[in-house]
Amino acid sequence: MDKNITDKIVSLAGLELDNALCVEVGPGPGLLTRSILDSGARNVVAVEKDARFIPTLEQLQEASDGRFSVLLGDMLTIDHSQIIRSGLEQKSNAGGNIKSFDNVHLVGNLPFGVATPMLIQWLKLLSLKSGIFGTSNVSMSLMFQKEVGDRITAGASDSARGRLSVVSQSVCDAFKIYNVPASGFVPRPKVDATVVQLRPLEKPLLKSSLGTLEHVVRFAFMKRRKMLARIFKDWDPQRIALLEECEIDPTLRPQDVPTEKFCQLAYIIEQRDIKLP
Ligand SMILES: C[S@@+](CC[C@H](N)C(=O)[O-])C[C@H]1O[C@@H](n2cnc3c(N)ncnc32)[C@H](O)[C@@H]1O
Repeated sequence: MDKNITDKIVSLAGLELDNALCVEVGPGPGLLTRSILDSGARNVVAVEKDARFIPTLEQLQEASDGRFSVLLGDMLTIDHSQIIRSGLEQKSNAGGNIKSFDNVHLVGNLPFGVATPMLIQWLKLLSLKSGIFGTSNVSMSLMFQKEVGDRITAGASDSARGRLSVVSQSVCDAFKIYNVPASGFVPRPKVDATVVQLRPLEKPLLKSSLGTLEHVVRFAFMKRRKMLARIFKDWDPQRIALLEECEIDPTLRPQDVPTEKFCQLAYIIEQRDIKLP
């Protein structure tokens, strides 16, 4: 990517830099990292899985005035306390005046195949306020394949609405901040990309575990063109009562159901330990 593009991404991400930790996931050769550092961020920690990029990133670390450190690791399995510790031990934090971070910004341009499972894991951690998501103010600015970005941000009745929309919006406000055409990358990929920002809802809609909500939406969206009445009848005609209980119109199709209603349904299903097919 061109530095103009990575600068734009960082500026549109609106990172609040006071008492903040920026976590970059998958920095690769460090282009986006440079833009984050140029924006004035004082505590940047990157997690990179591929050891081949580490020497370049270490050079960046040396030139960063103690504002940047890189960890070799897989973001799916790394212990988040290691990331927070690296941020707190940063030289820019000399004197230890920052004991914990008020703002955590997660920024990443991951390979498209990895980005979605990673997002699901982060949403789970966020719902539990665990790891780097234990901080009061968190934002995630993440690059996705455009179609995936459309799904994450789609509201009820939007044609792109799906499982990822409901699961993301049960805990976050999700919106696109920047579209990057395929021509913005070298080598040029086959698809366009979009940067989505997710910020935790002040009052999450999620009432069950995120895992239960995931099961419920997977079940509902398996027959996305059918009415809910049909989907539930095929499962067990008695289960249609669940829709009435949640005041969900049974003539709706899954994509028309607001996130809040799916959350209510998941809550009842979890509370009563109802097994979905
Ligand atoms: C598309 S490249 C990113 C390029 C870079 N952000 C830039 O602006 O030039 C994706 C990077 O994510 C890294 N990556 C993939 N899976 C990862 C994971 N699970 N944890 C950490 N890094 C990962 C890859 O090694 C690769 O360097």
